[in-house]
Amino acid sequence: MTSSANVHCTNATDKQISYAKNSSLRKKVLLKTRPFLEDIIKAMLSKMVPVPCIKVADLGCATGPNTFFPTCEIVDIVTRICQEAHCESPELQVFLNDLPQIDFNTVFKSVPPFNGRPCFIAGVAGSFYQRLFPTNSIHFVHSSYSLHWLSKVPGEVENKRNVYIAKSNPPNVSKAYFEQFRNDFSSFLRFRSEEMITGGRMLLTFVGRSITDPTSKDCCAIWGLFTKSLLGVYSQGLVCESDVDSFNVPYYHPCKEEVREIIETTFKMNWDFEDDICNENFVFENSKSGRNVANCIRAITESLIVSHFGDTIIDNLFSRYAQHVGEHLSYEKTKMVTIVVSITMK
Ligand SMILES: C[S@@+](CC[C@H](N)C(=O)[O-])C[C@H]1O[C@@H](n2cnc3c(N)ncnc32)[C@H](O)[C@@H]1O
Repeated sequence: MTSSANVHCTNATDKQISYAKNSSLRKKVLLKTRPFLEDIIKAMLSKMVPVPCIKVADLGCATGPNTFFPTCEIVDIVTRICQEAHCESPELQVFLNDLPQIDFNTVFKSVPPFNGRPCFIAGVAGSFYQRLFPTNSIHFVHSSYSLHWLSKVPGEVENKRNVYIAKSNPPNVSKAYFEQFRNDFSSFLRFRSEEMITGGRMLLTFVGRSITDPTSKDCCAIWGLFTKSLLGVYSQGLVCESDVDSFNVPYYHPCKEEVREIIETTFKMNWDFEDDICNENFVFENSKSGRNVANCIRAITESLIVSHFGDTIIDNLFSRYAQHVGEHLSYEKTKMVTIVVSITMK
């Protein structure tokens, strides 16, 4: 199998099911986190020595209608706070980061005018699980709906007939997924701590789970139905057994206790972790949204699936998946939990 770190990125705008057209849920999440964004920027500016330029990083920006949404919000918030304080707005330099496979040309072609305010955009291609910026250079880090993607599938997971954690797996599968998340998230935090200035802030939003049990239906159902769809394609003889057994998604839904523990262990000494992890629930409940959910998952996983199975099964797999999700939603609501974390560099 190709390394998932190299193949996982959202579908480009020219794809039949593009991320650009299937990112409305992410927009809702961004709108819900706006008050956090405002409070954090206000707190950061109030404690910071005035600087001519504030440097911002948006990690996992993707290509689509949401790419510039956080940047526009940040520009508006900084401008308004400065107007209210009767001081001059600093210039903003915003680094948009994602994996090198995304279409950065489309991103650069769609830079908005920011109402004439001074905001300079740069693209930074690379994994956020590595160093991306010079030491002590960034004031504010934002990342939305990206950190639940692992750098790779955890090694040695014995979940042959499942693509993710499931009740039927041996317990070491969920442990291996958590360990991979712990490694990845600690690396992310460590590298950002090197790159950020003292007093800098981070706002991180990602998919999580509300229940401590990692095999709970709330977080595993979406991949359980995907597994069912893949096994349907397998029963038609369209994919081979060893490919099905070796396919796993590099994804993890942490609970807030796990996130808190990793942050506290990583930053025992030099970070101040604000106690404001919160949960926002989005509930899928309309059976007609089976197609919408399938399209959302397709827009973010197609490259991963094609690299493992080839592209001939994609339509078949996702029409099965839409049907399974639709049936599931007609008798059961599925909650999606979002974890919001705010961290200050001491
Ligand atoms: C679901 S999209 C979220 C996009 C956008 N931030 C939003 O809120 O709508 C997740 C993005 O994270 C990117 N991503 C995943 N793993 C990454 C990594 N290790 N480094 C940088 N970007 C990554 C993917 O390529 C994808 O564009």
